[in-house]
Amino acid sequence: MGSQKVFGSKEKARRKLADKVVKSLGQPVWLESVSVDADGRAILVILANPAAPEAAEARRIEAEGKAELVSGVKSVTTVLTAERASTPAPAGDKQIGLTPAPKRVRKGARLSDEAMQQGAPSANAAKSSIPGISRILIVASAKGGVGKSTVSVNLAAAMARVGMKVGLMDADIYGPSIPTMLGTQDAEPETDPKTGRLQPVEAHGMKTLSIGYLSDPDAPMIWRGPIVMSAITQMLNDADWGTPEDPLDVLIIDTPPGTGDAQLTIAQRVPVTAALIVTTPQEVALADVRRGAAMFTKTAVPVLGLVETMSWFEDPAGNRHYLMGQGGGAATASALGLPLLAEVPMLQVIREGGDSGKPAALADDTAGELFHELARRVAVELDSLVSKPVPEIVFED
Ligand SMILES: Nc1ncnc2c1ncn2[C@@H]1O[C@H](COP(=O)(O)OP(=O)(O)OP(=O)(O)O)[C@@H](O)[C@H]1O
Repeated sequence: MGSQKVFGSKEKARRKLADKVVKSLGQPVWLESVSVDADGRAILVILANPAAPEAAEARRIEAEGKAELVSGVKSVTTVLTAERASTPAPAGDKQIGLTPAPKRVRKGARLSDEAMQQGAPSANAAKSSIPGISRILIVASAKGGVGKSTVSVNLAAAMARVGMKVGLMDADIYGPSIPTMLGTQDAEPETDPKTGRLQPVEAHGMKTLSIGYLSDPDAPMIWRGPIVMSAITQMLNDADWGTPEDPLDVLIIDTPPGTGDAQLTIAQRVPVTAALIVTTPQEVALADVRRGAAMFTKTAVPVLGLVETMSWFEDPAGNRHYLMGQGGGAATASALGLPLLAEVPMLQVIREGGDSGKPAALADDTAGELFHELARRVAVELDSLVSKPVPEIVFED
């Protein structure tokens, strides 16, 4: 949709609307570009200093507030991009990031064609270009609280259980829950004194890093845009996940819920091999999941499939109760032409595993088998995207 070339009067109308938005904002110097897509979504590219997140946030709130009021604008998306000369972060600032180096969007560039491609892997560059990481899988959901982190953790644990070299990175800035789910809340990643590189925390046979290790769990999470990217860039590039000779087979990234700019930025800037979308049955706000899938398509990230969670609850007599509706995940997957990779029922052991820091995937029961099967399917799908096979992993029933 957004990447389609649009000619004629519609294009003119969209340009006019974009001009109206620019005027409504008073043409500030920090406004890099404005475009409007065919759905009436205004996309604002805002320059921000990575070392001054509050100022960036203020710009963003101001811009969104004003642009939303322009008649004809249906929704607003902001993308923060780094100012050229960024000053170092103030000492004592709890950010872990270094200055990111995102490319700037050329003035007047149409976001759909250019910004969307910034840093995005090309369609056939399936392999991660980070030395020490063979593949990067991002786990995403259109809404919060659907069980995305639960799927990320258990998928990673199931893969590690069969001997894959797995990393799990928690990029969920709004509520990093992976440390709790792995029982590593008190861990603090060390830094190699010689190289200065972050050492991921080891848990249940996998390596992990989380924004949660670096922030006060009670502090409000206001990291967005450049700061998020700084943290993610450092966790990705400045951490010893693996070596070029002995790389991780897969790094799973738990992303923040939604399809806003935080997710877009990650999809654009991280050399992602593929994405997995998690949804609940009633979340068949098909439009939301479709929007998520469309975002990945635009950024040339292949979507492996959907995982439906909280699919049913089974009573002691073995009757299934579809508390959140039935068949929504399957219908959405089929509408999008994607496989439904798993239906995960509501199980007490899954919730307890998350709360106690011992993933349910590690047990020899229904949950363990289910995540084992999901891991197998994901490994196979990932394998089909990368020429080098997932090494010597035998999934047996
Ligand atoms: N299949 C399941 N059975 C039982 N409980 C589950 C299941 N999936 C998730 N939960 C529970 O639901 C809650 C929310 O799950 P989770 O934190 O994984 O969601 P999320 O989508 O990552 O949320 P957020 O928006 O905070 O990132 C957790 O308490 C988790 O233990």
